[in-house]
Amino acid sequence: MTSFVFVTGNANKLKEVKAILAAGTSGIEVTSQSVDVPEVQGSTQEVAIAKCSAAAEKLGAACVTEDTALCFEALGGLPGPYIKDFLGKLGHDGLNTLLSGFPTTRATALCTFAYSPGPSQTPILFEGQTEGNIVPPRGPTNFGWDPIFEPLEGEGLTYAEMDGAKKNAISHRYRALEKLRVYLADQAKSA
Ligand SMILES: O=P(O)(O)OP(=O)(O)OP(=O)(O)OC[C@H]1O[C@@H](n2cnc3c(O)ncnc32)[C@H](O)[C@@H]1O
Ligand SMILES: [Mg+2]
Repeated sequence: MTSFVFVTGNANKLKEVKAILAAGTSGIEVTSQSVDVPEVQGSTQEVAIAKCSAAAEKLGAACVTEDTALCFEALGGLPGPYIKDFLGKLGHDGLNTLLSGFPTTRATALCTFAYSPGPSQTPILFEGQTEGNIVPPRGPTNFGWDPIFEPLEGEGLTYAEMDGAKKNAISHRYRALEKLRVYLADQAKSA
């Protein structure tokens, strides 16, 4: 049995991680801890490495963290890893307004899992992304920017309008977590 400690303060993320792992036959157990760690500025990779390193130091143990970025093509990839602040300040409509006048509403949802084997170890990154467009909000508003992200492969639905299993089959989180799952399974085999 492989297990890992997922350090996050986001209940929606934890719910999706558990649902995605439960849908497969990974047999991976996830426990979660919310540890207050700073989020540095920088690339999505630098933010992920710094957060996971800080979490492993604070926990004194191996752990997994995850960072989600929403990258607008028209804005050169911004808000990117700063989406939380942009969403908080601008809301769904404000994020749409940011793109008015630009030639494209194309955006990439990028998920970066980081696995640290323990304190002062270098985290390993696992990235997954889903392409889509930013649209006026549609669907339930219980998870971040789901109502304004319409994936290209979503048959015209926003993430918020999809049922969980459909989102978890095509999402940035599923694609990144699948890479982490394969890595942990290989590690368990060779242990
Ligand atoms: O404790 P952590 O794991 O950092 O949780 P967080 O909520 O701070 O999450 P991030 O730092 O990754 O910031 C990403 C922002 O995007 C939101 N978000 C993350 N995944 C999402 C998803 O699949 N759909 C919609 N919004 C999402 C999330 O609520 C944050 O506002
Ligand atoms: Mg965060």
